[in-house]
Amino acid sequence: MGEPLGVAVLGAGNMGADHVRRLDRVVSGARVAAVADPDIERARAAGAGIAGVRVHPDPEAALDAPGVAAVLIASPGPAHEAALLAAFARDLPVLCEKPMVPDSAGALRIVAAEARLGRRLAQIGFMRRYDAEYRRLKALLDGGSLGRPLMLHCVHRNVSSPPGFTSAQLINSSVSHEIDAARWLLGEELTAVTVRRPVSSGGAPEGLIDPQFVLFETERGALVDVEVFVNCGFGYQVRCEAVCEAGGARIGEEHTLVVTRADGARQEVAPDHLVRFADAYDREVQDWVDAVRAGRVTGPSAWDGYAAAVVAEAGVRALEGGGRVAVGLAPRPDLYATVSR
Ligand SMILES: NC(=O)c1ccc[n+]([C@@H]2O[C@H](COP(=O)([O-])OP(=O)(O)OC[C@H]3O[C@@H](n4cnc5c(N)ncnc54)[C@H](O)[C@@H]3O)[C@@H](O)[C@H]2O)c1
Ligand SMILES: O[C@H]1[C@H](O)[C@@H](O)[C@H](O)[C@@H](O)[C@H]1O
Repeated sequence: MGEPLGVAVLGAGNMGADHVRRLDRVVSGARVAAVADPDIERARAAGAGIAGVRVHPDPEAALDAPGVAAVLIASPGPAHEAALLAAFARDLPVLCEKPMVPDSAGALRIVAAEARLGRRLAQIGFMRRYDAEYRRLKALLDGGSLGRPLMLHCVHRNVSSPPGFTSAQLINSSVSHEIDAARWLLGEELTAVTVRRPVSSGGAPEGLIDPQFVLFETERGALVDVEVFVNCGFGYQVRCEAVCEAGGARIGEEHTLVVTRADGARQEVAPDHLVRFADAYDREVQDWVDAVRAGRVTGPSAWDGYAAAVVAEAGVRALEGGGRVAVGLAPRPDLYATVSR
């Protein structure tokens, strides 16, 4: 079996603490070697009870801790570029939470840095690719029995947005998942974006444009629409319906316990991403650990992270300007497939 993979986790907030727990208790073949967070109490709380773990306020110190052989980045998006470059400089494989780097110029610098290395080190945390329902839908579409996909209708609802969440983040944080899922499901790039705003919900914080309706066009002329509503107040819902030439397929109906009593039936709704995508995160991190231990890096690539950043940026321009905005990607280095599978 060999030594477990020693992982440094950067960022010990909501996602980072959950990944520390997952690496420590769920995933096989890995151990948490270091946790970094400028809020050192969070790092300590996440690492509590883990034998041999080092905690640091400084991410680079965590990368240099004894036994660190790989990095999981779960700090806020603006900190990702520096963390990825620090990992590349140490030749460490990385699993980086989405968005890879929020701005497209920074994302392109990551693609260029990895291309200079000549081999992949980064996997990007688009975990929907590891969700059982999304994988079934992808296999069905790839199998061809439904014919060519013509449209994807997507829904992305959160109970409430975190403090300070902006109208742009509905696109570059929330819809970044649909951007990646659509590219992956359809196997092609998104070429243009239009954003419409229905009347904002009274349940959204003052000034936040929520919900939004986002429409993407693809290279082959398919359309992808997304209702994103991050203060819906009632549950975490992610749905996708593919409409194809010879049929359709839908995922994301609630598959939870249904309790029936004399006064009716009650179906549970997931409260957040950690519940809805728990299995997907487990599979994502296990696949990453297995691949890295076998000397490979697989899954969503830095190019996928870059493409998502460019499309999201076009989406934010479309939100602000009101029109249709074309997506312009830089030339793709040979290291990357168009859309990694
Ligand atoms: N895949 C998903 O579904 C999913 C879900 C939620 C969040 N995320 C992503 O995970 C990342 C973290 O989100 P979160 O919800 O855990 O945020 P959070 O605010 O709960 O936690 C972020 C933590 O990072 C720390 N931090 C700040 N700067 C840092 C740095 N330079 N180095 C290390 N740590 C630093 C903060 O102190 C905080 O504890 C973001 O990129 C976010 O988009 C992904
Ligand atoms: O950062 C989070 C996360 O990516 C969730 O999966 C998504 O549902 C939220 O909208 C987003 O803000």
